[in-house]
Amino acid sequence: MRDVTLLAQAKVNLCLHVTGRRPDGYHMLDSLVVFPGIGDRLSIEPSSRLSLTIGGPFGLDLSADADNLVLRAAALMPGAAAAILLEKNLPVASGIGGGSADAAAALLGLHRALDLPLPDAGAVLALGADVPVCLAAQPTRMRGIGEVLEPVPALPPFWMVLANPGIACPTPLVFRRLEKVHNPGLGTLPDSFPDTAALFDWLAGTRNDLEAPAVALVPQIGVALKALAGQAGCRLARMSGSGATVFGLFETMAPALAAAAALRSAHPGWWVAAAPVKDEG
Ligand SMILES: C[C@@](CO)(OP(=O)(O)O)[C@H](O)COP(=O)(O)OP(=O)(O)OC[C@H]1O[C@@H](n2ccc(N)nc2=O)[C@H](O)[C@@H]1O
Ligand SMILES: Nc1ncnc2c1ncn2[C@@H]1O[C@H](COP(=O)(O)OP(=O)(O)O)[C@@H](O)[C@H]1O
Repeated sequence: MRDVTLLAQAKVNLCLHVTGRRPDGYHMLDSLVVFPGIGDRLSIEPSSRLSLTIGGPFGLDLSADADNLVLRAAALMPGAAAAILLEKNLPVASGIGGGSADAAAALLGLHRALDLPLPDAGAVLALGADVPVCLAAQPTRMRGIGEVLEPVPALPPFWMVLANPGIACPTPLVFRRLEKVHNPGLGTLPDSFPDTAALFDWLAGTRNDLEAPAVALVPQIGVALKALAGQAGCRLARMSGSGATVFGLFETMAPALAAAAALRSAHPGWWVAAAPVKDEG
């Protein structure tokens, strides 16, 4: 038994193509997912019983009840007796999978702290479609509704600026507003991305099919996209997941930090973060 601390990294869909719909209504996706170096922090201390305490800048947006994904994840591991502290740094329900990342970090942390076995793949997916990819926490091509995970060619390191205008953009409404559900997938990925220019060029030919319906629902997302795209050094601006968080891609740290500072001063109400994306695979 040991104390364990983990970073539950944000999940960012660099591209997200909606390729169809299952009979149960869920949409099929084809997405390249990455994990910037920013996230919630989970501290897990073996104890006589299971408990959850939440703090951090977005801690008040969540309650530590049985619905919390950390406790739902722990409930899949019989014997999980630990005091869990969640520092909630990521905005809730914002298209960057904070809850899914927390669930994945809880599973891994309890496994490491208490030597408990991880639940099976079906139970992990039932926590949320993004939980399997968050368990992998490295650049991955995600298909199906999130259950089909494939490795991708090594990605060159780059920087990302995340911006969230602070307006909820409910996932079911975004999917419902999609005009076309049978769109082309990502096709065959290149054999390699020799540098950031090659990666950004390839990404420029991809899309997030949820972006247009989300912007129609929450026009502030369009404002955030424009603000990011206008920053010096921003090579691509796009929405992650079903929104409302948008991201900008930068080759290096300095312009990313400058863009984040400029966005913060122009939009004091927004959540803005800059972080590196490194392929640890
Ligand atoms: C869109 C994605 C892309 O990574 O990210 P987020 O925006 O959540 O970060 C995920 O697929 C989100 O999956 P998940 O987190 O399980 O979605 P939920 O919020 O539980 O889904 C709410 C509702 O959205 C619709 N939904 C969701 C996922 C999907 N592939 N097809 C759907 O049609 C369904 O109506 C579902 O009941
Ligand atoms: N630990 C948690 N962190 C974030 N959201 C949580 C958590 N536990 C439960 N939830 C619920 O899960 C839903 C999805 O949260 P989240 O993963 O942050 O969304 P998204 O994937 O859109 O970024 C929210 O409605 C939230 O109330």
